[in-house]
Amino acid sequence: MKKNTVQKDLPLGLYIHIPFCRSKCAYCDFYSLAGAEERMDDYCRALERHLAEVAPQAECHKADTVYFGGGTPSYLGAERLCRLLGSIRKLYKVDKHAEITLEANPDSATDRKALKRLRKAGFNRLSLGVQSMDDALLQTIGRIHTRQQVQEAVAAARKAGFKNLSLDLIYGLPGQTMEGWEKTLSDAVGLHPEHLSCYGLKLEEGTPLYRRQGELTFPDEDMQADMYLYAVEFLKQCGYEQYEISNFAKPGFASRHNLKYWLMQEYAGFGPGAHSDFGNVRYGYARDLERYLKGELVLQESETVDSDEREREYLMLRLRTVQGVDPREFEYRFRQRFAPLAALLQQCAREGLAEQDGNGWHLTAKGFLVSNRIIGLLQDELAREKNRRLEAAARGDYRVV
Ligand SMILES: C[S@@+](CC[C@H](N)C(=O)[O-])C[C@H]1O[C@@H](n2cnc3c(N)ncnc32)[C@H](O)[C@@H]1O
Ligand SMILES: C[S@@+](CC[C@H](N)C(=O)[O-])C[C@H]1O[C@@H](n2cnc3c(N)ncnc32)[C@H](O)[C@@H]1O
Ligand code: SF4
Repeated sequence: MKKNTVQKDLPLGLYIHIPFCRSKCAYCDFYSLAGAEERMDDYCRALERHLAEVAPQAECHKADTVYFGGGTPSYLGAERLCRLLGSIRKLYKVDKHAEITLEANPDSATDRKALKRLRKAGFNRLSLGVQSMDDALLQTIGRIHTRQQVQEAVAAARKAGFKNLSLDLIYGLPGQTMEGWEKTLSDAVGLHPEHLSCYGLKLEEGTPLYRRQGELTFPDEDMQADMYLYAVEFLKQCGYEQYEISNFAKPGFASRHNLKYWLMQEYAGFGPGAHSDFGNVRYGYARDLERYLKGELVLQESETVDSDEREREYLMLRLRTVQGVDPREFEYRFRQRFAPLAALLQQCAREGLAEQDGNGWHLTAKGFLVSNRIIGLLQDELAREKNRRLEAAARGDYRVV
């Protein structure tokens, strides 16, 4: 019998963007609209159409992660969310052990019955945007929930059966002190989440916080670095493994969906503002809800990714993870010498910024603080190495190639 050569059940991540929020936070530049609740039903219909349109391209794939992000997915309500997940299951092969994440704001995740329904429908990971456990600070950054609502949401999620809970925190907030950050971290750990993300505040152009930065005092760069290093050490002592610059998890709870982004695995995004890396094409949809509702899938960007770009990205993404870069994998994947990069990494190691172990090279916590600079240097070296190879080939000297 002839062997079937078509590869089947390639893993795929599905990302569903929900562009609604009850109100916009002062620091946030993610695509979402406040006060557009009346568009929610139309939006779910548009999403279902879009999901159906892409499904035939995913025939050879099995979705092993599904991620509802936003915006505020929980704001959509359990009924719409369960229906959407049901449609996804009908249209895509969703693995029975798939990680299915729902992002939620504490103020729209305290209803135990609704959470139970979501859990029953198959959502098995809840990612709560907490940001801070200090009520005054929450108010300054425009959050509409309190510390108490965070505690209620966590208790409700546990009662509803969620065994994989993640909390997002931000450090470097206006007026935040080191003690304040330490307190937020210990309060967050006291809620026993399986996963924590700690992001340094990014002042995004166009946000209210960006406009008001002159009136506010922010922790300076040194204090932000100390806050980060404190989190890395404290969370380690509390039994969390760091697996990426900003992400920490109890053993076995690293987010499989987010790992896909860093390990350059395939994912397909749905909704305005959603990004995809699927079928060797990277694309993103325009941040325009109204056109999306009309069924217009406007591409904001689309590029076929060539091998040079993949190589640059591989370095950038892998060095964000604690696993780091495996020289053998790099050389096998890109047919490219790793030695010139290793020389640079050795220099970083002498400054305590990188380390080598049995798996290869990774950055240290101190290195993560300046990761953009290190990655930039490595990418420049990669370009120089490419030029050396081209020049050698032009000379007919194939020993270097
Ligand atoms: C797009 S939000 C969605 C989560 C949910 N809507 C919430 O806010 O609770 C995902 C996370 O990104 C982080 N984030 C958003 N804007 C940020 C910024 N300007 N700087 C640092 N982190 C940011 C927050 O921690 C937030 O929880
Ligand atoms: C900042 S991360 C927070 C992840 C969270 N800490 C966790 O571990 O689950 C999530 C946000 O990134 C954005 N995001 C993730 N994947 C995306 C994709 N494929 N396209 C567009 N935005 C995406 C969404 O705004 C989403 O709310
Ligand atoms: S942080 Fe979350 S709730 Fe706040 S505006 Fe951004 S997406 Fe909406």
